[in-house]
Order: sequence, then structure tokens, then C-alpha cells
Amino acid sequence: MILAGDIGGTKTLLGFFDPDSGVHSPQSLHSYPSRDYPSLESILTRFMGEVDPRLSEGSLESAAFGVAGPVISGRCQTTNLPWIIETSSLAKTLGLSPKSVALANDLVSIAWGITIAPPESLETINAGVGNPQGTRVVVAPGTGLGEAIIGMHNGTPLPIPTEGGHVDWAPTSPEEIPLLLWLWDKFGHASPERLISGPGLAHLYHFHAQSPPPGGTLLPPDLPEEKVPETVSLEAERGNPLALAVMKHFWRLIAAEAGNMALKSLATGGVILAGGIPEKILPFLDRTVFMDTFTAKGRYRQLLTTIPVTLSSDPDVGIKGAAEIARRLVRSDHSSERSPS
Ligand SMILES: Nc1ncnc2c1ncn2[C@@H]1O[C@H](COP(=O)(O)OP(=O)(O)OP(=O)(O)O)[C@@H](O)[C@H]1O
Repeated sequence: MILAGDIGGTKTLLGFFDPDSGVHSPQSLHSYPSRDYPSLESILTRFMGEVDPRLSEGSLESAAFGVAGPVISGRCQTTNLPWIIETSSLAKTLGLSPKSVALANDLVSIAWGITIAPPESLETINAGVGNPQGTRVVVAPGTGLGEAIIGMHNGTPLPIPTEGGHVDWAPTSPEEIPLLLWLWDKFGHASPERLISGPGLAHLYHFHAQSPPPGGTLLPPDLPEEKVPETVSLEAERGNPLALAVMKHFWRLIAAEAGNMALKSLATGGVILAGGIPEKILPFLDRTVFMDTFTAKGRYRQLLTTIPVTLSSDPDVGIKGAAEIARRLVRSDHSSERSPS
């Protein structure tokens, strides 16, 4: 049996998988609110106490965890949680040798999940002309903005982590220049994650709320900040012009960033949108506007129209990818994936 985990700033998913019957169906899947626990080890201890002991007793071969933050030499200081996660400590908690435990950036595990995802779990936004041997990129807005590159090496996918959510964000129209100034004033630095994430959606709402469109209703001023993203979604469903303007702008920001990632990696294999948010806000996606924004890169417009864009609708793609890393760890001929960082 192998153990896999998807550790997000909001929720931690843990589950057992049987490597012999593939990593598509977890045997026991539990979700925990990350912020309610002081460490990943404390969640693991709780999980082990909750699952059927027959799943793990003496049969645990390996474990892998995708975690939101940079993983360097088996250690990660999480970006959106006050945790430090170390392979050695996880191994001790699980009674495994450190060699049998992998810590990967969460986007690396999502990327591995994408490489084994059935086509029906990917919704097409732009069909394009996909190159099966081409590089792919994953853009995943959730609590943060995760981005990864899936290179190809001798026909084998090679997920590469990035911290692309924290680079400089640039406006793509004169109307967005005040947004840049607002972000600089508020944070001292404007990054894509400040806008393209759950908290980013809240920032975008506060920016638009300064001059709402006619008929736009403000959210209650005492609404907790973490409730703003889903409340904006709900209000947009109800037709509130302010929330609809925010949602439309949010999708344009995703499209522009997806186009940036596609160009920077020359992703002829395609762009995959993942993370918790895109699927939840799918009703507000205008595919024509998305592709207009995605391709608005001057002389590279034509090239970008050929790049397939899909949306992963599997909420478990990250944990399945972590299970794939753990499965590969068991196979001695794949020792290089032990500590993807
Ligand atoms: N309906 C919605 N519309 C937009 N955003 C939402 C909606 N519901 C929840 N969110 C936001 O989605 C974010 C959680 O995303 P996700 O489910 O991917 O969590 P996560 O895996 O813990 O995140 P990450 O891996 O990025 O740390 C939160 O910021 C939350 O406010």
C-alpha cells in the first residue's frame, strides 16, 4: 500500500492507494482543514487513527506529499501555512525510511496527476493543435497560484516546479494600470498570485468595489476576508453587476497569465488549468474572451491560437499525482523522483 497527500493552504487530502491496481482510486480519502492543525505530522497521526488499520499495518511501502511551497532538499517552508515540512520527520511519523518518503511541490504532484488523467477529466477551452511530445504547463489558482511545467524527456513526462505565481505582474490594458498602483500601494509588490487565487479574487473585489458599476451591490463590510471569494461567486450567480464584473475580470487575468506561461515554456503540448477555483467559476467563463486575452501577445497571437487549453475537473488530481510519485518511488529504477523539488 502507498500513502499520498495533497497539502493545500486551505485543505489537506490524505488517502491510501494500491500501487498494483493503479493510482486512480484511493482506498480511503480524508480531508482536513489545514489551518486547524499545527503540523502535517499531527494530521497524519489523526488520519492513521481514523482509517482502517488493515490498510496500513506493516504494508505501507512508500508515501508522497504534494505541498504548496518550494521544496528544497526534502524540506518545505509552506507559503500559505505556518508549517515547516521535512521528509525525515514525516518518515519518522509513518515508521518508514526517509528514502521511501517524497515531498514534492504541490504543482509537481498535480502535474503528475495530469500525466495520468483520463481525457474525459479535461474540459476543452481551446482545441488547438496539440503536440503530443510538446511541453505542457499547469496553471492552478487555489489558496495560492501554483504553476508547473511538464517537460518531456525521451517520451517520459518530467514535471518541473516553478514559483511563477510570485513573479512580477503586469497590466495588459490602460484600465489595469490603476490596479497595479493599488497593488503596489497595498503590498509593495504586484505578483500574479495577489490577483489570481482565492485571496486574489478578494483583492480584485475590493479594487472594483471602489467604483462599482451601476446596480452593483457591495458585500457586507463585516464579511470575513476568507469568505469573500465564494460570496463573490454566489453574488455573480445572482446577477450582481459588481460581482459579475469581478468574475469577468478574474477570468481575463487567468487567461493572460496562462498565455504568459504558454509562451515562457513554449507549451506546444498545451496549457492545463487546475486548482480548486477554475472549475467552481466555470459558469462565468466566456471562451471567446478567454482566447482573445490568452492570445493577446503581439506577434505571437497566431502561435498561441494553436496551443490547446483544457481545464482539469478532477478535484483529486493532486493526490492521484502524489500517489503516482509514491508508486514510482517503490520502483527502484525511478530513484531520481525521490525528492522532486
Ligand atoms: N466558489 C468559489 N469561487 C471562487 N473561489 C472560491 C470558491 N470557493 C472557494 N474559493 C477559494 O478557493 C481557495 C481554495 O482553493 P483550493 O480548493 O484549491 O484549496 P487548496 O488546495 O487548499 O489551495 P492551494 O493548493 O492553492 O494552497 C480559497 O481561497 C477559497 O476562498
